[in-house]
Amino acid sequence: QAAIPATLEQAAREAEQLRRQIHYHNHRYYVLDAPEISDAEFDALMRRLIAIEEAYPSLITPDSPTQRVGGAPAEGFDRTLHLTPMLSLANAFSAEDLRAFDNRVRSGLGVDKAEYVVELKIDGLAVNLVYEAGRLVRGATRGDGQYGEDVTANVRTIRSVPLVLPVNDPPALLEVRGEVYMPRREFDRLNEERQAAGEALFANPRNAAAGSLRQLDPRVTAQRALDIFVYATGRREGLNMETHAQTLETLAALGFKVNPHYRVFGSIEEVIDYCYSWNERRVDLPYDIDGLVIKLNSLAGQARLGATAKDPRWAIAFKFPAEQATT
Ligand SMILES: NC(=O)c1cc2c(N)ncc(C(N)=O)c2s1
Repeated sequence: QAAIPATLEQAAREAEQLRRQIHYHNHRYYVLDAPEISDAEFDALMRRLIAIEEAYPSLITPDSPTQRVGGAPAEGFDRTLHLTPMLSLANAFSAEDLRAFDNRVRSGLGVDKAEYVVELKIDGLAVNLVYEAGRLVRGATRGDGQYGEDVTANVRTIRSVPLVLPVNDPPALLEVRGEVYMPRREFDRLNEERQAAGEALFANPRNAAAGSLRQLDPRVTAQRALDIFVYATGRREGLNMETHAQTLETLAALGFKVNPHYRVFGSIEEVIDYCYSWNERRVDLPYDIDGLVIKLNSLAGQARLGATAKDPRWAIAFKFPAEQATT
């Protein structure tokens, strides 16, 4: 165990180097599921940074990886204004509904063919993340779409949420939307724990994720293995995409966790087949989905169609038939 640096400058330099390494390896492990170093080596980096921060507390920053364990409990949640509103989605329940959506989109654009991106609809709760110069500065729940609850301290404990984007030239400002969810295995483990402690059980992973994220004590949130899939941008500076598929690729390249099951299709019939295929396939997923989200791929087309008071005209959610009530 090397000696702690003798001066603040040396300590600051080593802390910065360690943070960069830890953010990189955190991304490899929690976002890509492809670690390059062993857990022991990762823990050694973290222990060294903790030792330096203990010796030089002035070096501790909110986005230091050591802060993943959560800080002091909050009295309540501040209200925060999203940089751009978070819209909701209209629902489709059948192939006919999807064909009607496609007809509205193509007539609205005056085209006879439209390309769609289809993504899994993660059954968790939506969050809004704001990054300034590649650093996470805010995490909020959706709230009413305009204002949400500031849950930044809790979001920082989610290992797959980058505290600092692991890229050299991050955008100056980036607002990102995603779904925080609890993997089913963690849900089962948590409910076993609560059962043993005589506490009320969570009804489903979605409620467990919501309860874990809207915790006043971030140290409790840190003990829940929450995860995230990121799926859209809001306000963004310094990024130019033409399609939603490019947006997803850009978000992955910036260090975010993007669900791998998205597909681009050139016809609504292929969209319909893909949606129905997932009603059976979803049991094999380690997390819950309650449908799929279909979006017009062209961002220019999205802008031309715009949104109603609450829903985009260029997207729709396909919902699986509700679970047949188990008799
Ligand atoms: N309410 C919404 O706008 C959305 C909700 C969700 C969700 N729960 N999961 C995935 C996506 C996605 N991939 O776009 C969306 S979009």
